[in-house]
Amino acid sequence: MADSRNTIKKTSKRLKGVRNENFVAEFMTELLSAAQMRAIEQAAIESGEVTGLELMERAGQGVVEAIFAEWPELAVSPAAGGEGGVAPRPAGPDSPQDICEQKKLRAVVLCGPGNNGGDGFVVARLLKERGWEVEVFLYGDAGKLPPDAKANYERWLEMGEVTEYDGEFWMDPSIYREDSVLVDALFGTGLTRPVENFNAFGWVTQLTEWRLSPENRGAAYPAPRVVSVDMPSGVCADSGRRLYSADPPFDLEEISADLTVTFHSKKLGHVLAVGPYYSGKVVVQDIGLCEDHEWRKANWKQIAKQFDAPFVGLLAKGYGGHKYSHGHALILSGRPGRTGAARMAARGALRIGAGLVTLAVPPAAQAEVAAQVTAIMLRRVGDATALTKVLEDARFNAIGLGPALGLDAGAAALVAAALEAGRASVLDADALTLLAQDAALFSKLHENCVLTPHAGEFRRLFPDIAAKLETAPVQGPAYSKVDAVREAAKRAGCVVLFKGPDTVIAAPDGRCSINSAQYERAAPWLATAGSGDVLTGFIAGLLARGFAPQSAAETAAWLHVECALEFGPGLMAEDLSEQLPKVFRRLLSQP
Ligand SMILES: NC(=O)C1=CN([C@@H]2O[C@H](COP(=O)(O)OP(=O)(O)OC[C@H]3O[C@@H](n4cnc5c(N)ncnc54)[C@H](OP(=O)(O)O)[C@@H]3O)[C@@H](O)[C@H]2O)[C@@H](O)CC1
Ligand SMILES: [K+]
Repeated sequence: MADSRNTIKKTSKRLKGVRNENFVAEFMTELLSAAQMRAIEQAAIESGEVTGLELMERAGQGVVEAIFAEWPELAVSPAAGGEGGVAPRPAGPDSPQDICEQKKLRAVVLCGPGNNGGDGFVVARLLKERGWEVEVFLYGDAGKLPPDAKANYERWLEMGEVTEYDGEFWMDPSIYREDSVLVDALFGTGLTRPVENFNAFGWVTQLTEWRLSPENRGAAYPAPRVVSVDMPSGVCADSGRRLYSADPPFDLEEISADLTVTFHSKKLGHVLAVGPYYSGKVVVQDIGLCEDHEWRKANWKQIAKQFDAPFVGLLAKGYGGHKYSHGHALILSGRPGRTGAARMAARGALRIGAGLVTLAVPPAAQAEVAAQVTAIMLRRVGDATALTKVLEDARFNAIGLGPALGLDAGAAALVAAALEAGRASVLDADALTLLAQDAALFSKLHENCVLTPHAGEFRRLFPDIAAKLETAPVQGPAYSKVDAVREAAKRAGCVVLFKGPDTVIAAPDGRCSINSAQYERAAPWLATAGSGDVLTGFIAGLLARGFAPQSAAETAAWLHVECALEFGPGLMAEDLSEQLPKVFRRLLSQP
């Protein structure tokens, strides 16, 4: 399970003091696009503080250090006279070459035609200096390598050979020895089009077959270990989507790395779409790029963030407050037999700290709901007029509606009445379908709303945007979920939270964050009936507590995953809210 304590320490160090106007951006890490990364790199080079060649050297060093950190049994110090930057180990009886020979350490480095390939040549040299047996393949024309990559290609030629990458190297059985490492330095942030040549990835099929073969299944580690430099080749750094050839000659198997080593910051492609699947595990290495404050000031709304943890001070309730100082959420219930969703949402709103929560129930459902709730209050709300009347009480400062609300005209009128009241509102499920069906209703959305669609609801609400996201991309940077949600939020004029393992939350002004339930936060058991209703309640509760819409959505989505991780497999939606006390206790006891 994620160790929030570590996350908080790490990220608070990273972005300490950075606050957005909602006072909740403390614990976020940046996710850069390829263009943003290039801009940061360019600014550093132009300022004269570093050269491209130095950055490439640090990148290669970063990869080697990450390999050794991941698999300490592979770590060896540089040979005498070597120039590697990894701290030498204490001198022992064996030379690095002897150790490597005993261990049979071997790397196959696949270098591409750009600077990603340049990093690969650095990795090859540093490993060779440590006594590894290293074989290097170049995909592309050495004469066309960019200058820094060319320089490292030439340095490598002083110590080893480069074989033209013909895609056949994988037929050599020695690659599949234990303790061999395959370094994928084919393409990084510069991948702009699908890789058309089958040979570029044909080896992956072989690799996968080898790993799955009966004699290797039981191996302690499926050799060779695959390490991708910056991005798993073939995955778009901006979208996490595979760039597919329009007419692929074969069904290509996919590279899936065991370890991806990236530089300075994660890229969007590491957390979006299928990026996590291909990346394996992502390690970010610092390559000494300094902050360019002017650039950041001009671009902060364009930089998407990974939401790592909420600002704990915001979650704590201050002393001396009473229930009304923590807001009053109104959750709209469906008709008899369909009240469970709203009840779960209401419980979520109360657990997350709303001072009061009232369920607005159709009169016919009152007995059913009353029999099931205690701390939650009830109000009879038969129709839109009754809802408008209830909302004359300004103490109802947040509304949650949509789960099992129904799709009839009465439900549409309730949505209209809720929107006309102008309160902070979260709209989910049936409310989203109603919005998708009725442009006039959609136009009532206002800046205090949060929409929480899953993929199907997003498609109904924003069909043209969804189509762009669903069409197989043929060039990079591919249209991403971040692009899609930003566009949707702008159109709706409110915050949109698009659910998934890569939940993206965007505001109309472009601010965007990603709540990733992947890697060490993977919680597949969260995909269970009713979990969306609980999220609606969490958001409604935080809106009631006065969180701004974007902050409410980000914090709720993060806590939702924390609750799922806290409970573990076997989770039912009802269990989610019940984990909040434990999660809060853990967070609030942070030093
Ligand atoms: N930014 C930084 O701070 C640092 C960056 N560093 C490293 O640089 C990497 C970025 O380098 P990069 O820009 O040269 O791009 P890269 O990923 O090597 O690919 C471009 C080449 O591939 C080609 N090409 C593209 N698609 C293709 C296809 N489908 N099939 C065939 N060819 C294709 C493309 O050809 P072109 O489109 O120009 O014709 C071009 O030749 C980055 O990921 C990181 O590893 C570090 O060294 C240090 C700090
Ligand atoms: K790569």
